[in-house]
Amino acid sequence: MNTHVVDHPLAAVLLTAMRDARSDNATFRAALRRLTHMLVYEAMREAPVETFDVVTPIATTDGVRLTHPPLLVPVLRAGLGMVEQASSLIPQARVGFVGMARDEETHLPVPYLESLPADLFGIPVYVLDPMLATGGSMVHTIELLVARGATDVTAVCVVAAPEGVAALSASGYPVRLVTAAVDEGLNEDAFIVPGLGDAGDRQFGPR
Ligand SMILES: O=P(O)(O)OC[C@H]1O[C@H](OP(=O)(O)OP(=O)(O)O)[C@H](O)[C@@H]1O
Ligand SMILES: O=c1cc[nH]c(=O)[nH]1
Ligand SMILES: [Mg+2]
Repeated sequence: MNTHVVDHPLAAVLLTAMRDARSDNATFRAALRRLTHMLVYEAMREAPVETFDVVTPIATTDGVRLTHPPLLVPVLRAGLGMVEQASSLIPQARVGFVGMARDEETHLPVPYLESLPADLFGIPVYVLDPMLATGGSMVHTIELLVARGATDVTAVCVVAAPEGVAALSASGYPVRLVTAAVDEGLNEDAFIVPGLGDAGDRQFGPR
């Protein structure tokens, strides 16, 4: 599986604000929005484009548009903080929603929402979730997408654990990962170390 770590000083500064336990909810959300802009921008670097004639006030020249406008899929709750920025960067994108919350004992995802187009064949899908920990939530989301015909999925995450990267890779699904960091690993509660805590709680408060 292809993993692209967006290694840029401006991304690192924003990630630092998100990691910092002193950042309040508003500061955390603002940093997540701005970092999402960079991650999605990088994730779209190889997106195919087609040309068409555009008429400037002076002459006709080649204009460019995305060949396949993507579907964005925020994973609720934490992914909600990424979708506004991603869709403002790609105004042509559609948006689907998946909701799930990890069981605190088993660490397995418990799905509670699935609102996706029925047919995803030929549509690039960008899954937005700040955290890739065990990988269970992302693998479940990709299962839903592949069942609808998706063959081109990009997971856009802020922080990934090596365990989650391995789980995505082992899933065999057609997925690549774009992230700002691959951290050390998981603790006994399956939280990413050093990570940034609970990305849902840090945006919206405890469930
Ligand atoms: O890789 P995993 O081990 O599955 O963990 C990652 C998931 O955990 C977080 O969501 P959480 O379950 O805390 O729900 P929330 O977004 O509502 O806080 C995060 O946003 C991911 O969806
Ligand atoms: O570190 C973690 C792991 C899962 N979910 C989070 O929000 N943070
Ligand atoms: Mg959470």
